[in-house]
Amino acid sequence: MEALQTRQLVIDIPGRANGSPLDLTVEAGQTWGVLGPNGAGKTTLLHTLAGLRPPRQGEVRLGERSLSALRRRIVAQRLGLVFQDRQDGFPATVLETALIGRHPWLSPWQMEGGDDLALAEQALEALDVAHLSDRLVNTLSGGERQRVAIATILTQNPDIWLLDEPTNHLDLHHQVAVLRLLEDQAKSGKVVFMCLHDLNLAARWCDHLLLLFPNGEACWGPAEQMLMPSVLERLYNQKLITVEADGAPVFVPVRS
Ligand SMILES: Nc1ncnc2c1ncn2[C@@H]1O[C@H](COP(=O)(O)OP(=O)(O)OP(=O)(O)O)[C@@H](O)[C@H]1O
Repeated sequence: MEALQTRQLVIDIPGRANGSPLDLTVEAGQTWGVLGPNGAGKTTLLHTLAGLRPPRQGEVRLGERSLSALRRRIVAQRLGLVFQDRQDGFPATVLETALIGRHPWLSPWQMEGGDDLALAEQALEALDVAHLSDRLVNTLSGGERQRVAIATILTQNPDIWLLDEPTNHLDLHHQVAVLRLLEDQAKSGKVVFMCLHDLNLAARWCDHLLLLFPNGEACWGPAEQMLMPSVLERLYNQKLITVEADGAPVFVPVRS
């Protein structure tokens, strides 16, 4: 099933040429990683896919429909976004924050019910932040906040997960725990589409990759076809050594 599609999509980065229009077909059950250097447009792409920024050209489609033709509430039910940076200025607790994930599913003045509460509590448990339920989010550490943000999307339970650097701020154990959770989501038929700075995590956990170059050029496809050392060196402007460990390629930057 084609869950997410882009047709001749050009993201709108001021002053940049159109580059390669994106014709992506992302199917249910797939895990995509978006790789590229700083400023390549990864965040802009995720925001465009979420309908938060208009594209310069082309369209995003959710299933059979154009994203721009769908009501915001329907989009919010089908698609969840974990932002790279969050302003948690609003004094909400961890549990209240997770419950925001239920809002797309409630009518305007409807309060969350027992089922919503149970979903939020399960999500906080899954992200190992249940013990922080009553804490204000603006008192949490960076990694704890990141896990609460992911728990909020788990509570939302969309078909399409868009994540901007989901492993940011996370220690090694929690990086793997989050990637396993995303793997389980994909196995259950969801789409996982995430920007990653860690090439090795992408090589290990993604089945498809999109490489975004700073000039707007792009290529995409099955991960094993995209993980070509010469292309990755050009992408990051960095010489790499490739080794294999635990069944996956590992890319190490050359020191000198
Ligand atoms: N409102 C804006 N006005 C001008 N330029 C912008 C605007 N928003 C983004 N840009 C530029 O668009 C480019 C892409 O930004 P974006 O945040 O999408 O990159 P990124 O690949 O996510 O980078 P990073 O790896 O650093 O997070 C950057 O050069 C950024 O400076």
